[in-house]
Amino acid sequence: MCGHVGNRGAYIVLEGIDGAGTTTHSRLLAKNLERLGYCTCLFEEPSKGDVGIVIRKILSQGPFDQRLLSLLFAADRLMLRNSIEECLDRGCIAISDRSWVSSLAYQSYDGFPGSASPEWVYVVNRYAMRPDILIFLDVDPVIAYCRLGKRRGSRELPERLQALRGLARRYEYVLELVKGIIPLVVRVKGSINGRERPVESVSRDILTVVLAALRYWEYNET
Ligand SMILES: Nc1ncnc2c1ncn2[C@@H]1O[C@H](COP(=O)(O)OP(=O)(O)OP(=O)(O)O)[C@@H](O)[C@H]1O
Ligand SMILES: Cc1cn([C@H]2C[C@H](O)[C@@H](COP(=O)(O)O)O2)c(=O)[nH]c1=O
Repeated sequence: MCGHVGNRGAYIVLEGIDGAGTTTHSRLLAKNLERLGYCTCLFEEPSKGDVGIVIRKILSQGPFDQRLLSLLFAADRLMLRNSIEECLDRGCIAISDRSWVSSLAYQSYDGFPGSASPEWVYVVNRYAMRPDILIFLDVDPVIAYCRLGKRRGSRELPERLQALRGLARRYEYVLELVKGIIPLVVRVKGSINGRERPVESVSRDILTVVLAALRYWEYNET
């Protein structure tokens, strides 16, 4: 059985600051849905394609002009569009680790050089796929900071923690903007009162929300 929103699949994106768990939970969501009989396709931004490789190289070299990054990310995701549409046309669930909402948050954050206005970032992503569901992983920036330090073995970088806090604030603003555009925007707590929640608990919450939405849409399609 392929899960589907009516005769078309659903496009689900995971968003959050660095270290929030978007990679972990996009993969877990795909695995859990497959286990329930849904077919899924997993995407990530930046992609593993040519433009995504260029983006990752730029990101690894330190701060960069966000206006230029906006255009590169927009090109990278526009090149993914056909693959996502093919997935949906098969009645499968497309799950993406990040989306144009990341561009709205990151490229408009004034803590980075050459930050762009959210309006302009939105315009250059005019033809990107609109998600059906956005899952925002709400994690305390200190927890995300510690995770990034452990994972990348990097030394303490106070400016990184400051950036994570700024991005978290940026996301709060951006989520209000996209609520009128994306049918379902859901906040899932990745930490509570400064303590991280177990991966299993977070993953269960995400699956519960997604299944409820899919079944609601399927019911209203039939
Ligand atoms: N709920 C959780 N509890 C404990 N560890 C977690 C949890 N979620 C994710 N992690 C761990 O935190 C680290 C970062 O997770 P992940 O790579 O998914 O973050 P991310 O949002 O994709 O970060 P980035 O955007 O920088 O890649 C990983 O080592 C992952 O195993
Ligand atoms: C899609 C997108 C991503 N970014 C940033 C967010 C992260 O810092 C990196 C991607 O790293 P990950 O470990 O693969 O999540 O890129 C961005 O600035 N703008 C975007 O549109």
